[in-house]
Amino acid sequence: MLPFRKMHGLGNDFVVLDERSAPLRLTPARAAALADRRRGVGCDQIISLEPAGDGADVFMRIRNPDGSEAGACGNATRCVAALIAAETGRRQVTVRTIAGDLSAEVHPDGSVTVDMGAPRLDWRAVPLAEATDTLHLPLAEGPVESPAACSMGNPHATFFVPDLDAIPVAALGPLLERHPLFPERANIGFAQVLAPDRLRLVVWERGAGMTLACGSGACAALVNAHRRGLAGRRATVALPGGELGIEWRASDGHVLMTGPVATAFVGQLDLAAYPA
Ligand SMILES: N[C@H](CCC[C@H](N)C(=O)O)C(=O)O
Repeated sequence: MLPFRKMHGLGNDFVVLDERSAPLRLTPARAAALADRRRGVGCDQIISLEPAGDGADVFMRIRNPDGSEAGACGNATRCVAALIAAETGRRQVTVRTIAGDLSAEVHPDGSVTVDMGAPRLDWRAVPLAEATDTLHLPLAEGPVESPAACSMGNPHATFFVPDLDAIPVAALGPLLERHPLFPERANIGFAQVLAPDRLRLVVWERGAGMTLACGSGACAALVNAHRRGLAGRRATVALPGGELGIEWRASDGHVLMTGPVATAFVGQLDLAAYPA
């Protein structure tokens, strides 16, 4: 039997597998089966801990329920940092991902701040399919139009809307996620600016659908709002699952994300029961 941890950040939930001593070689099909909320453990992302090598405490691999791999997962990074801090007794943790190394600090109250690095603002880095002003994409679907885009290690488009409750996210999300302008698909955020330091946000996640929270999406929303002159450099982002504190630091251009983590339960699973 294989042990796992069921963790979440504001209800964005993860099955965390420890592969540091033995690789599981998960196929996309097996990852999808593990994430299935009826036949498997169920989660928004499968998070694998792998040996990092020099310069980092752990390598974190991020897989969506559709089997696709992602370069960033803010909520999971907080969870993994808390897990490593509990193991090592250190409050500073470095988490390596395919998009780079992230520094995290675990606070005495259990919340975690992750330095998510600098946003990538060039169309090639998002990536987009053609040369485009990432501040206003030539994109419209139903009641939404002209999003801003950036990458936090994964692609994000943020639509700014006057009334979030009037937006049919479940209908628009899948269409926009797969729009030809996004060659690697995209996470689609719908943001309502309540004040220069307060945003409401709902994210249709690439490869996962609507989630209760999206850490990298909250970072992208603040960055895009500031670029548009709609918000300051620091804001509270209110997601359906709760609130994150986001700052786009002027000194080095890095984005800091602060929020809670939780372990819902630990369990055992029989990997042989899941399709290879
Ligand atoms: N679906 C995302 C990965 C998870 C991001 C989200 N859960 C977060 O907290 O940042 C993607 O394919 O880029």
